[in-house]
Amino acid sequence: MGEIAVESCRLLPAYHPHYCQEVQKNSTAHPQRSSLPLPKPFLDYLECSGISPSIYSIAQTLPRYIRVKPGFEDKIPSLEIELGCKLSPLSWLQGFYSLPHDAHIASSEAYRAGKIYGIDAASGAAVCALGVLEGDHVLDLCAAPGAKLCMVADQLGNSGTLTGVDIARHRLAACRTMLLKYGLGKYCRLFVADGTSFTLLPSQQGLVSIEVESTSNKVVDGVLKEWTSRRTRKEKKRDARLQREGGKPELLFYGSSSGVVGLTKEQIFENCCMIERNCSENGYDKVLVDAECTHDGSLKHIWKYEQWGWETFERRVLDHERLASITSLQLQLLTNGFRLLKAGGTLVYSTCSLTNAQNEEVVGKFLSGHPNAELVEIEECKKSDWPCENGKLPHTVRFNPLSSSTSGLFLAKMKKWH
Ligand SMILES: C[S@@+](CC[C@H](N)C(=O)[O-])C[C@H]1O[C@@H](n2cnc3c(N)ncnc32)[C@H](O)[C@@H]1O
Repeated sequence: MGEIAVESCRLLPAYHPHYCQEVQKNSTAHPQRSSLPLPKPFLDYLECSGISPSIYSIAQTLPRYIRVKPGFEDKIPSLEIELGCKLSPLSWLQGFYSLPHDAHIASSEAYRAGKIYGIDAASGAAVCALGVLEGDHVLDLCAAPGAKLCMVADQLGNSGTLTGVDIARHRLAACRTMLLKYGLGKYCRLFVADGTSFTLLPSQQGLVSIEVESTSNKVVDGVLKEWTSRRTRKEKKRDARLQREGGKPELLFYGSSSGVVGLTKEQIFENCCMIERNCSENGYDKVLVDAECTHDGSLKHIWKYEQWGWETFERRVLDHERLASITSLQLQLLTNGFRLLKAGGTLVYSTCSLTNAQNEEVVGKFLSGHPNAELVEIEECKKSDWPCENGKLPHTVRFNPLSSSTSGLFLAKMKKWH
């Protein structure tokens, strides 16, 4: 019966409104699934997508991972004593350690002091794939809650710029909290904006610092000073006005070297607004599109529905309209991220879904319309022997929780040639 269901759903494009209905009609028994407390609509969805439900059997025992801020590796022995467990360094990912699944890092001194942070190893691999270099201008188009953004900021150190964008204000506020906690915000700016239409190029740091000097003796109305969480009423009013007028992105945070101090918000939008032909020259060196997805590869996320209730999952994730629109959103995010990339720049597309529809099919569709884009090898993957599997397109990879002991993740790395 299961086989029939898989065959029949192959006849329909993924996320076709009748896709899951078709499967439900054809499938009545799922013998290999019975031990897992997953609801039938989700099991049907997994079957349609070619994902084995067995990946969720390790959801509660999957190791935790932390990344140690460079220079604080000597804290590991005291952290082991504090947590009462062994931290095992990952041979394939520098600075990462695995911990037992039930370790509580939040109470540790190193965590409170911002020396370590929790981030899954597969997410760390996504950032590594981007290959951030000193001085790069990096865009993270779906940045919140910010684990990958923090790692990029750490890699940039005292150079380049980092622009984080997310459509969800409350999630981006959490990202700002993380940046501040870890002291990583100096070169970063965060915008609440729709990543499918975001148009701001990297800030021109050189130009901005000249401008700051030349205006330093004058009081210029509306010029951005050092960022503070306390804003005046006037500033709040101006922000609200800018938002209303043409739905401009909201600048939620900026660091002192992010290239915007000394400009007015109007200038940021005027000076940095994308002109199509400028992108190849003045676009970002690296773009990360860690797209919104169904999260089916994120075991911890899926397992939360045990507490939240599976009805919530069915409503939020398996809703026909949402499923139908998510691949279109992913394609739009990828297309806009690529548009903002400079010629010779690198883009990484990732999702924590393991379905073809949200990964290879989106990337394939994108490539067919962009002859100047090419999938390239993730060099680190081979060099450091990452525990991942090949994707269905050349050079794409997947972290399968069962074989990698990480959360599930798909990665595609591309170059923009002109
Ligand atoms: C997989 S999460 C990103 C995780 C993040 N990169 C990290 O490492 O913490 C996807 C994010 O995309 C955001 N998102 C959804 N639609 C968006 C859009 N149209 N533009 C920008 N962000 C969007 C969601 O709010 C969510 O925070």
